[in-house]
Amino acid sequence: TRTSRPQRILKAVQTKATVGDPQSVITAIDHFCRHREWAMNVGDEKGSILDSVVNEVSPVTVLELGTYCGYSTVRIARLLPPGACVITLEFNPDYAAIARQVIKWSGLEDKVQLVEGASGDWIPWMKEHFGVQAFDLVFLDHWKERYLPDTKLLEECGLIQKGTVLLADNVICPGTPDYLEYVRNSPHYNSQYYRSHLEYTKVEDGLEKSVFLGY
Ligand SMILES: C[S@@+](CC[C@H](N)C(=O)[O-])C[C@H]1O[C@@H](n2cnc3c(N)ncnc32)[C@H](O)[C@@H]1O
Ligand SMILES: O=C(c1ccccc1)c1ccc(O)c(O)c1[N+](=O)[O-]
Ligand SMILES: [Mg+2]
Repeated sequence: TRTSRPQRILKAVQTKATVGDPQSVITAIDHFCRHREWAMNVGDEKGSILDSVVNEVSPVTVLELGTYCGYSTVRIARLLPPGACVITLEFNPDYAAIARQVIKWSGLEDKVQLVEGASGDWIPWMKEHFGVQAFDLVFLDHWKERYLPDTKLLEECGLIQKGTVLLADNVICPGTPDYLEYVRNSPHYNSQYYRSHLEYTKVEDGLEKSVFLGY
């Protein structure tokens, strides 16, 4: 039977990237998705913005919502200092299995906790299960209608504290209107839009960075 797109992405990594070299993994996936098959990784253009926010925040604890093949997980983890880690949630078991292998190929497994499950089920357990006090950075990149409910859930669980940075992908395309309205109108967030393009295309898209100001 036909392979899946994630399986073809993993094959591109295993044939084109060097074990232990995260940049070569990123380059291999971007080349495949630009020249062979589009896929919903954050991509190189928005990925550079993600990089700059990670470097600016220099987070100790990162939460990523939506792993897919692990492309953005590798982008984030490669910038983390020793002792820092990214917890990434993925509820599709096939995608999670591919992501584990991509993350392993990049040599970053010590900086990544991939949790197979739904954000709504796992966020309430973050403190108890992972000993997380609050997240320094949250990268929202899962189904778009979950951005707002999961942000409210993170607030309710005390996982967003003064200074926590939320970085949301796709606020224009496919779009997250209710989330955008919330963070831009809330007195508790300072929000700014980074204009870019939908991964591997000329279509407008962008990232919204929202800093929690405290209660
Ligand atoms: C756009 S892809 C993630 C891309 C990845 N962040 C990257 O840039 O390489 C979205 C992923 O979120 C997953 N997902 C969607 N809703 C979710 C939820 N509520 N909990 C966990 N994973 C979810 C989907 O299965 C899919 O793999
Ligand atoms: O929703 C889609 C989508 C919709 C239709 C077809 C393919 C993908 C999408 C597109 C670009 C993204 O960066 C992204 O994160 C997603 N997503 O699924 O979360
Ligand atoms: Mg996205």
